[in-house]
Amino acid sequence: MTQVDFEDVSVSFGPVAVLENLSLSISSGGFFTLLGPSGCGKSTLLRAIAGFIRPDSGTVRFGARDMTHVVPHKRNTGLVFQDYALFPHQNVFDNVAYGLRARKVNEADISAKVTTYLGRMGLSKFANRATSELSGGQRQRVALARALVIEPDVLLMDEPLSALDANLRQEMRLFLSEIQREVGVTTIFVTHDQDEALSMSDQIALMRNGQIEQLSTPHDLHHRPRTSYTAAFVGGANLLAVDVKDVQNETATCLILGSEFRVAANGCRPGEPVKLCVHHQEASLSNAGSDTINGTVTAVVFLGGQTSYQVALPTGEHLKVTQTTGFNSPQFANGATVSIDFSEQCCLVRDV
Ligand SMILES: Nc1ncnc2c1ncn2[C@@H]1O[C@H](COP(=O)(O)OP(=O)(O)OP(=O)(O)O)[C@@H](O)[C@H]1O
Repeated sequence: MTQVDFEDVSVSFGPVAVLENLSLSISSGGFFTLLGPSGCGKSTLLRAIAGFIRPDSGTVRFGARDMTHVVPHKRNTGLVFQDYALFPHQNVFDNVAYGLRARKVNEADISAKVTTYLGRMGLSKFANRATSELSGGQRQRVALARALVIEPDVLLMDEPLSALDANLRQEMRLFLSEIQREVGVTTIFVTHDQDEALSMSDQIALMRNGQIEQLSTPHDLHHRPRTSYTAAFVGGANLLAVDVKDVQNETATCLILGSEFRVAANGCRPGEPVKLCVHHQEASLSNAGSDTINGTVTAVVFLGGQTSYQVALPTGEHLKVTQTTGFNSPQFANGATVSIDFSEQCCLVRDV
């Protein structure tokens, strides 16, 4: 198992700096995700780990080894891409055997190892089939078997599930997590899909313009985003203007439209530019009353077990609220005036 470290790594393409003095430590044996919007530098970071991109400055280490100037095929990384990158006319066995043959492993060992990995991936019966005759999910499992059979120090995956349809994507998330845990290889996974990142990772680095905005467990990234950028990207939280009166023991007392609420201070202090982060389940609606914050329902989407509302606040802000729908639970119609309450689970975030 191998730890991967970046120390002050900078990468630019011509005049455009994509990564600037980026430092990052990826612990060994875990499932680590680089998450962020298109163009933020995720693939560039992954390609610098694989060795396809040479940093302008800084150091890339695998454990104690300095890999900065090591060519890609000497890094012992396994690679899985969105487009599978398989050889279409070769059969599944030969595709998986590719890396072992390149390493001049003897055929008896190749046969044993490939057979083991095809079994693990549920692909044994496809060994002799051309990869062009497989479904997308099967192809991606071949690509994974090919990456893992060489027993890589680091497994690198760039958007490996994006070409698959929604159901298969869900299935493959579980499959990938299970295999990763079983094999225990340090895994670095690139995605722009927050659900994918939250459901599979031990650690997530959310990126923004070539920098790491927040590195956290999935739980903390969702529940304790440090900035408004993170809160909006992960979970699409509501971000409301708020006046912070006081912070005591990490609980903030704040005012919204004259009503007082207690929420998690999340490291924020009075006087800082902050927003109130309200996930869709962290506000609740009830019949309008006096002495509360009232708003007007502007959209209702019934989703079966849940109903999603959009509510216009007197400040002009819009709030998205998801309520669990039971048989007898109240439903609010479009145009209704409703009272809004905020849970103590809500937290402040720095507005940057
Ligand atoms: N070979 C290249 N030459 C010039 N610019 C590049 C090159 N590769 C990437 N870039 C630029 O670097 C920036 C980061 O690209 P990168 O592919 O790392 O982003 P990403 O976060 O992986 O995005 P996506 O999710 O769209 O793949 C982008 O602005 C991109 O246009």
